[in-house]
Amino acid sequence: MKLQLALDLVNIPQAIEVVSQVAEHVDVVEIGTPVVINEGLRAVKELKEAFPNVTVLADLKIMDAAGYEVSQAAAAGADIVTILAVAEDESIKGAVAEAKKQNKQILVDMIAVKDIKARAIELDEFGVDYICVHTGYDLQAVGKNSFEDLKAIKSVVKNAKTAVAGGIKLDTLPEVIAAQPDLVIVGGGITGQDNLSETAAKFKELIVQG
Ligand SMILES: O=C([C@H](O)CO)[C@H](O)[C@H](O)COP(=O)(O)O
Repeated sequence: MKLQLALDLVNIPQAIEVVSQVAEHVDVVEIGTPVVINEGLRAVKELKEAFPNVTVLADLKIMDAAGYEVSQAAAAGADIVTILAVAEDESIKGAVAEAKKQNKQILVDMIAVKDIKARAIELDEFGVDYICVHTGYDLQAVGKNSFEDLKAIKSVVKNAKTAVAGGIKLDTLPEVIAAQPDLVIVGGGITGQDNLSETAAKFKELIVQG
């Protein structure tokens, strides 16, 4: 089980500063969608240049022109690129094909999918690397989480790795760990705390204990 730190509400210098504090405790650093919207793929490029050994996920949440967008993220240095599960099957297949060509990985974000199990079964056949259940900010705000959805995909996914994101905090981490995802994605649960390094270390310790 790995830990991904999501950076959503920062600019590039702030992202680099946060990573310098927590890099030793996290396995993947995500350049979040708001950062990509504000700063462009330059954020991925500059983070990768600052930390060449860090695995970087570009949270593009691709919906169309998938092969092209994956190729651009790869050129900027991304190791993993996200696409939305609600995108067309052709887009998902295009993203997977381009990622394979570039020796990169695809994480599919299940945000807003209604029939989680049925879509996860289809995505698993397309050769995606990760299937991620995700409660976005707007549903977190009305008290939702993805813990039941995680159990649902774990019961049907045979090939892809599983991931979970959305409002995970230290107090809810044990429930997440119990479902044994391959990747736990945490943003505000780390970046919203006073001591980033100490908090990231606690997340990592619990995750390693499994
Ligand atoms: O993907 C995300 C969200 O849609 C905003 O871009 C976040 O990175 C994801 O939800 C993890 O962040 P937290 O919910 O703050 O843990």
